[in-house]
Amino acid sequence: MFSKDIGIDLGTANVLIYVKGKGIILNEPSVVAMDRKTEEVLAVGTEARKMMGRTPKHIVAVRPLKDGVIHNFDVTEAMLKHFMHILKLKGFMTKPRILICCPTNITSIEQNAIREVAEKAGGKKVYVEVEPKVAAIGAGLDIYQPNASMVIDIGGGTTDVAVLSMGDIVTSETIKTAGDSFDRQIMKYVKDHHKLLIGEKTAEKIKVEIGTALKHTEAKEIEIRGRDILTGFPRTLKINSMEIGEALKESVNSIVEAARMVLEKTPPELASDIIESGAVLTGGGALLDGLDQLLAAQLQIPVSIAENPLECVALGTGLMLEAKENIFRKSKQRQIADAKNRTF
Ligand SMILES: Nc1ncnc2c1ncn2[C@@H]1O[C@H](COP(=O)(O)OP(=O)(O)OP(=O)(O)O)[C@@H](O)[C@H]1O
Repeated sequence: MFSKDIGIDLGTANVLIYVKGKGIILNEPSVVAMDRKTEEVLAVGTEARKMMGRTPKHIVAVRPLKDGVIHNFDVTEAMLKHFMHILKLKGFMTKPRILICCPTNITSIEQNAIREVAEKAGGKKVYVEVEPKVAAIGAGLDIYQPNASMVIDIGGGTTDVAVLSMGDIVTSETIKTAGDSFDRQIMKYVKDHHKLLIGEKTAEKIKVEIGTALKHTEAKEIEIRGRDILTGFPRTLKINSMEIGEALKESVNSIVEAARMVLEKTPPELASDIIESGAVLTGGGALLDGLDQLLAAQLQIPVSIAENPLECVALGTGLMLEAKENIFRKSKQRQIADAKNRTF
């Protein structure tokens, strides 16, 4: 048993853990199933996600993070402890140092909650870094050059748009419109237009299989099942991608507007870099069909999708941990520098 540095992408939808020297060794949904009365944790991750929308009254399957921040501290702690326990069983570590990520616009209280939960889950020393910066590194962008890099990280709960230069964020915007909003919009559309109630998992399946950001697209079709609002009976329905494009229009526009706002705030020299280098999409939402094309057309810049959009943040923590001057040493130097500044 030995101590290791680990990177955690504590996402609204998924938790990924990177162990220095080993790579991503855990990738599980951020879901916990609990007994309502005793609050006993019954299942975590994939097992708990299977139960979502299917539990008897005394069991509840919940997602402890909402919009990129901790919604239920105790359940988040239980979930992270469980994942860390799995790693321990594999004999990787005693108390690890942890690099954990958060959205850019959260309050210091919310950031402290993330730090505290990582400490309680077993972290020896915890360092918090902002998600779009880590995602950009994970997407392979060299953010340390004096040139602009632009990243649009579309997760489950939040979309973080940032322009980076010389290793830091220059301008950014975070909105609570991302993968979960897409799912909610689909549920609403099916309810309003087809009088059919569907669950979150069905909405997500529709999004992944036939969802699109484009208005004019090849019409794909999917058969879905739900409960008829009027009769109360189960019903089957065929729905096509044009309808889903319509359902997602509002959410997609919010992402375009957030990106436009960031470009508008970006200093002219850096904005001119972006005309050439473009923006990179990371996070699971980047996989929505046509979103890259739509953003490129609306923003008039090249837009590409990172190679492993769902893994960029975890890979970014890995690259920061593996770097010779890794984040913990750097933070120690920063602490010393800060202390010196305070002394003089
Ligand atoms: N092929 C796909 N098409 C569209 N959306 C997808 C696809 N695959 C995954 N997603 C969506 O990506 C989202 C999860 O992405 P990701 O794991 O990057 O989020 P997260 O890091 O957990 O969230 P956050 O950063 O907001 O806390 C989910 O909403 C999921 O439905």
